[in-house]
Amino acid sequence: MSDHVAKSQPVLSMPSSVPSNLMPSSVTSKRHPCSSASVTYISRRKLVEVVDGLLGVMTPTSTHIKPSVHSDSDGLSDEVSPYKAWLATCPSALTSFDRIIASAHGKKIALFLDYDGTLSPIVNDPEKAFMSPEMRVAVKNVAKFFPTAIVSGRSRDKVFEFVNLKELYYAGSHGMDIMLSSADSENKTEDVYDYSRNSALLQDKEAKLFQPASEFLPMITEAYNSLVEATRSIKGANVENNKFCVSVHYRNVDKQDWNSVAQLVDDVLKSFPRLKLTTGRKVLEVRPVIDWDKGKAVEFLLQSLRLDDPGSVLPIYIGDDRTDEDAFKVLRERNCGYGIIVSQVPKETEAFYSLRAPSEVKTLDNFHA
Ligand SMILES: O=P(O)(O)OC[C@H]1O[C@H](O[C@H]2O[C@H](CO)[C@@H](O)[C@H](O)[C@H]2O)[C@H](O)[C@@H](O)[C@@H]1O
Repeated sequence: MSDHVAKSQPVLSMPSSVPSNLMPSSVTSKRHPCSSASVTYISRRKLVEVVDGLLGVMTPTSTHIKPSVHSDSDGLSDEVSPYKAWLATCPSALTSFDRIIASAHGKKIALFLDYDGTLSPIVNDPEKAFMSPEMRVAVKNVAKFFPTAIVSGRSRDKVFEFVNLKELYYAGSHGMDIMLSSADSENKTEDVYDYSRNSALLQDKEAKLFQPASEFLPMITEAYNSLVEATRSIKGANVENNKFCVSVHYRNVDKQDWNSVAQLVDDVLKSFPRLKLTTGRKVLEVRPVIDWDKGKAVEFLLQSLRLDDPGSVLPIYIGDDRTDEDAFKVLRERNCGYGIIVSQVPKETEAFYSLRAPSEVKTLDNFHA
C-alpha cells in the first residue's frame, strides 16, 4: 500500500511524559480528538467475551488451543521441561485468564500489539510476513471494544499495509512514528489540539503525527544506502528501510557469515555516530541515539489518548521481541497493566504473562460483539 496518511499531517504536541530533551519549548497539551471518546465501557460479561477471544481461550467445544503439553519442549517430559519451569514465573495468559479479567474489572483495557512474531508468524522473507485473515478479524473485533494500537519496528506504512485496519492506532519505527488517529476519529472536529509547536505545520484541525526522530530522516536514508552497499556481497543479507530505523536481516545468511554481517554493520556505523545498534530476531537494527523506544511510545499513547489513569485503565501489551521489553518494563514500573510475551522458549522478560505463538494471540473465532 502506499501512504495511508495525508502527507500534510501536523505533528503532535507532546504530553508531559516526553523527556525534556525531546520536548519543544512551546508545546501546549490539550485533549486529543481520539481520546476516550472512542473508548467503550463494557460489562464484565462482555469483557470476558472479548478478552477470552483476544487470548484465544476457547469455549469447551472449541478445538483451537492445544493441550499444555508442548511438542517443542527440549525432549524431556513435560514435568521437567524448562518451559514449564519458566511458566511458574511467567504464566500462560490463557491459564491466567480469570486473574487478568479480575484486574480489568471496572476498568477500560488499552491494547498494544507488536506485529512480527505476535500477529504474524516469523517467516524467512520479511516482505511475506502476512497476518492471517482470521487474525485480522480478531484484532478488528477487539478494537471495537478496546482502543488498540500496533507498535512495530516496521515503518508505519508497511505495518499498516500488513494489518490494514483503519480503526487502530499505529506506531511504526519502534515508536518513532506515531499516528494518533483512527478511522473512528477522522471525522471528529470538536476536540482540537493547540498546534502551537510549529505554526507552519500545525494549522490543521487534527494533530495526528508524532515523529520524535524526524531530524534523523536524511541520516537514516544515507545509512540505509551504505548498509545496502556494504552487505551486497553477503548472500542472504537483506536491508530493510523502516523510515526512522533500518533493519539488517541475517536470517537467510549462512551462519558462518553472521559475524561478517555484524562487522560490516559496525563499520558502517562508525560514520554515523548519532545512530546506534540494537538487536532483534536475527536482525540488527540501526536507529537514532535518541531516548525513545516502544516503552516511551506506549506512555505517549496512553497519555495522548487520556488512558493514563491506572485506576481506570488496564493497558495490555503483547509482543515477542527484545524491543517489546521496553514496553513491558514501562507497564511493570507503572504498576499498571500487563506485558504478555509471545515465546515458545523460556526468556528473561519484564512481561507478567506469556503466550506460545501468534496462534494463541489470535482472538476471534469465539468473539461475538
Ligand atoms: O516490532 P516488530 O513488529 O516485531 O518488528 C520487528 C522486526 O520484524 C521484522 O523482522 C522479523 O520478522 C521477519 C518476518 O517474520 C523475519 O524474517 C525477521 O528475521 C525478524 O527479525 C521486520 O522485518 C523488521 O524490520 C522489524 O524491525
